[in-house]
Amino acid sequence: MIKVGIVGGTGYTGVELLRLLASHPHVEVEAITSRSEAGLAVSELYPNLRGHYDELRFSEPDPARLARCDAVFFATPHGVAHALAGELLERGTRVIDLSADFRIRDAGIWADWYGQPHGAPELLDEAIYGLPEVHREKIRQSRLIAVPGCYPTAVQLGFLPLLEAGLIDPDRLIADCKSGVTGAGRGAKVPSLLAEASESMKAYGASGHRHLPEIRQGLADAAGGEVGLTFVPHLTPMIRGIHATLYGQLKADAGDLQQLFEERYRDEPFVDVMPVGSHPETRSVKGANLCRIAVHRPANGDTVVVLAVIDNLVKGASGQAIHNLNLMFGFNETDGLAAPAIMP
Ligand SMILES: NC(=O)C1=CN([C@@H]2O[C@H](COP(=O)(O)OP(=O)(O)OC[C@H]3O[C@@H](n4cnc5c(N)ncnc54)[C@H](OP(=O)(O)O)[C@@H]3O)[C@@H](O)[C@H]2O)C=CC1
Ligand SMILES: CC(=O)N[C@@H](CCC(=O)OP(=O)(O)O)C(=O)O
Repeated sequence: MIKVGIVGGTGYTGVELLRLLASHPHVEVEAITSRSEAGLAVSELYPNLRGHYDELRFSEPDPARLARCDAVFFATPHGVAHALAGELLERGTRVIDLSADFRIRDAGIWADWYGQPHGAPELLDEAIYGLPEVHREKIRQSRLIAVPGCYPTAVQLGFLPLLEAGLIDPDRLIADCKSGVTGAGRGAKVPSLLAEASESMKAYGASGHRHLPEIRQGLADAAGGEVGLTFVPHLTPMIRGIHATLYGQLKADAGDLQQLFEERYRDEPFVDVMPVGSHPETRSVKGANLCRIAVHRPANGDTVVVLAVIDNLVKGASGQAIHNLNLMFGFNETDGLAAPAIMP
């Protein structure tokens, strides 16, 4: 058994880590932090966890206690892992950060988009972007993982096969994405109120969202050069889920796109390429660490449309974080992550 800590245990990704780790055969949760709920039993705040973590209580973030863990997850707003990751790494604890702190390789670009100076630029060289479908071998050797964002996970998995094969124009990519409300976190905010978010839908960040540089960085790696991407996120009246509708302009002679996607993801346990003509639903991945993808070529024209769905809290955050942990510690990749989605 290894011991893990979770910083930011009261948030949605924190409780999702606990739910998934409850069925992990090799992990024991040693510490879970919350400044606002310190002292409270975890199962009192989250009754779904009663019977699983009855001895576990939230505690103040204490670096000495966290350093007794083999690995620590950061399920915190950006900036928190910058402050603590270096000390934990020095003391031999591996760090898996669910926030955006180490996702962008250029500290200046990070500072521009996040509106504050980068707090730990000296760690950027060793941080590995935790998208296992691209960086599996580097993740196995890493001490510091930047878990991809939710939109970036869906958009990159959808575009990767086409860009890697050089089949679409990298200058004209469009990602039209919809998210459930848990994507905004558990903190009280007016746009997340039932009366504001239900029975309505709206775009936001159309002229520039902080996930744009992260997605561009990953797609540029796949394409072997800069890409031009239009990314528009939308808030939709559902609790969990991301639906990405992706458009690319095919170059001549694109070949069999279904076969391309099936071959690219043949050995991936957490990507499901659906049969020709499918339209994946967000509810088909709810609670599961899975990206379901369908590829279409409307009217056999020169536009390819890729549909990719994930649960923002699982493949888009906590499930992907545990997949990274499994790779770093040599466990089976599916440990703790084998449960199917909840339907309806
Ligand atoms: N929600 C989602 O779908 C996704 C979220 N993420 C990322 O994961 C991270 C967590 O997201 P989410 O769970 O939604 O966030 P929440 O807002 O729901 O929870 C944040 C947690 O962090 C703790 N926290 C806040 N400030 C600090 C601090 N300064 N020091 C220590 N702990 C702090 C809070 O507890 P307390 O204040 O009591 O200490 C709380 O437990 C974010 O960076 C987010 O961008 C990534 C992918 C998807
Ligand atoms: C609906 C909503 O507000 N979504 C969030 C993104 C989800 C998230 O938490 O961002 P990371 O994946 O970078 O951590 C947003 O648009 O900022």
